[in-house]
Amino acid sequence: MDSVAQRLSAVGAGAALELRGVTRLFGALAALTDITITVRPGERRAVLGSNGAGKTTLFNCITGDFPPTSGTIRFFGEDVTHFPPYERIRRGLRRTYQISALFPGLTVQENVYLACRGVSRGRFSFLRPGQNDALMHAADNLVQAVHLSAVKDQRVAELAHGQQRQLEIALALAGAPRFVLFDEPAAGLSPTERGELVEILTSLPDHIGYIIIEHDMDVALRVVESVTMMHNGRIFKEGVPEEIQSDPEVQELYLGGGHE
Ligand SMILES: Nc1ncnc2c1ncn2[C@@H]1O[C@H](COP(=O)(O)OP(=O)(O)OP(=O)(O)O)[C@@H](O)[C@H]1O
Repeated sequence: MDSVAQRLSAVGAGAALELRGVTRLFGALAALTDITITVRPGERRAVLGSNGAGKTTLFNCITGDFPPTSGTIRFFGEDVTHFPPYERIRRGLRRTYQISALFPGLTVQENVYLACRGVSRGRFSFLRPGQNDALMHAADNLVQAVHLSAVKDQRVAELAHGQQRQLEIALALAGAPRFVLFDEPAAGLSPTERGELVEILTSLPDHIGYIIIEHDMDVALRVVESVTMMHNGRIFKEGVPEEIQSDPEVQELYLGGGHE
């Protein structure tokens, strides 16, 4: 058994995420048509496709920001199609956004601490004795996981762009997620920062699965074991990274002007 198969079999059977016949209309425009995808617990998958392919809409359907017009979405076996976003967050689903949602005047550590506190049960009440220590400890671990320990007391506004994106990953990991949707985490990163991102994503705990939308195919294919290619709101191709990379139709779509 290879290392990916070993990791997935250790995480558990069943499906983390199951989309069946998901369609999303915006007026007359079909942003998604009949999308059926199954992602196993712990699986890491890239969703690739040209501008307007439907990638962000797919994320919005999964998170509940824009529910599907038809079709069903199950999260760890539970039908969450009509659940509001916070109910999905409670069940362990997280996402990052292309636009930053950080507090620039606070430090790295404070941002992560607030995210941990926000998803903990005590957020509407005074902290129970000992809970604050646990949250501080969780925040420390997350800061370390995204390689920001050296700048943990710096204000976010003073960080480099790449460090801010790393911090966004830490915020998405607050509160024990089971599955994360990463929306173009490599956007605007330098080659060195991209390398750091690859290391962070590939070092996440085994049980955390994710879908990554990424225009940088090189980054995307290094951090996943499966790929879904989308085109015009439909699934165009699925496979392992090596298959996708060497597929002539994919190459034509990417290199022949179908991609930015
Ligand atoms: N809120 C909306 N209202 C109307 N049309 C929308 C809305 N959101 C997306 N669309 C349309 O749905 C289609 C798919 O858009 P989507 O943003 O999901 O694509 P994408 O693959 O994420 O593209 P990009 O790579 O440019 O982010 C596009 O034609 C877009 O204009």
